[in-house]
Amino acid sequence: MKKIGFIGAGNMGGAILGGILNSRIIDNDHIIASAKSDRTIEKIKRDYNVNVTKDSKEVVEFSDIIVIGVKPEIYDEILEEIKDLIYDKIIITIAAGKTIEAMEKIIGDDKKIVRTMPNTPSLVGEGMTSLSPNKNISEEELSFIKSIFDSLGKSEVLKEDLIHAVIGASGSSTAYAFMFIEAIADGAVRAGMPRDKAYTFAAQGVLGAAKMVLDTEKHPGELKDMVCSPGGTTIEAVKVLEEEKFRGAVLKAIDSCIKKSIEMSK
Ligand SMILES: NC(=O)C1=CN([C@@H]2O[C@H](COP(=O)(O)OP(=O)(O)OC[C@H]3O[C@@H](n4cnc5c(N)ncnc54)[C@H](O)[C@@H]3O)[C@@H](O)[C@H]2O)C=CC1
Ligand SMILES: O=C(O)[C@@H]1CCC=N1
Repeated sequence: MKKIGFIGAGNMGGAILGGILNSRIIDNDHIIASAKSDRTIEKIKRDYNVNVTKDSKEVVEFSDIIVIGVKPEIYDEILEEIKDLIYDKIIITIAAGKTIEAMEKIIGDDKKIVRTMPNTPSLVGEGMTSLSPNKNISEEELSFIKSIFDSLGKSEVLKEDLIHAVIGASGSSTAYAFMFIEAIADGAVRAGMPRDKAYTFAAQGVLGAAKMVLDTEKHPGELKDMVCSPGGTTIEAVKVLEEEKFRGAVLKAIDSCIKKSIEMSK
């Protein structure tokens, strides 16, 4: 069994780590995670019961595959620290704005890198991840890395320059989906539904809609039309959303998200 290490296991690294444990593709003994503070180390140990260390170098020495799960601002510092220990181990990057080219400049263009853009639903087996390998990753290595991310949901191998669109479509979009669910639930609470039930109804409604798109492969517009009875309730809500430029607002938001991703990559 391959060993996997996490340098930083916060919101996203932790979701991948937790997803791997839930799917049982790699067991606790074969996983190590690092953090900076004792408090985070204790939290990782408590939540995941994996090996822990405060030393990034120990993560690299222990592992065949290393996920760098820190914020983009400290990526370069971590890469400098570990570059002499990487040899032919596989580096998985999950950061916005950190290109393969920029990483190769620090660790060397002979190293194996897979740039990914995951999302937090990886924790519950419904993640969506893009994978872009550098030239040193073999077909076999890529298919192994893909099998890890497939066990956390779905994954697709894509050209690296599509990563900005991926951030807009799935990396960041969970945040907008959570806002949507929260707003629907607020509406139900206004109509008298208890808060906990409102989240269940709103979230299951959105989950069901997403599953309809994926399973039926029907156009989302057609699925929307199937809900709108003539002269009924839904079309009234649709009218208000169109008046309030709901779809335009979402498009504008995703444009900003993508713009920021491009800026961060310069
Ligand atoms: N949060 C999300 O939904 C997504 C995040 N990402 C990417 O994931 C990366 C991490 O983001 P988050 O998980 O949201 O941040 P986070 O702040 O939740 O996690 C970062 C973790 O790194 C740890 N850390 C900081 N310095 C360290 C060091 N020197 N050694 C070891 N650990 C250290 C922190 O204690 C923290 O636990 C970013 O590069 C981000 O672009 C990518 C896709 C989605
Ligand atoms: O907000 C961010 O920058 C990260 C990247 C994708 C999701 N979270």
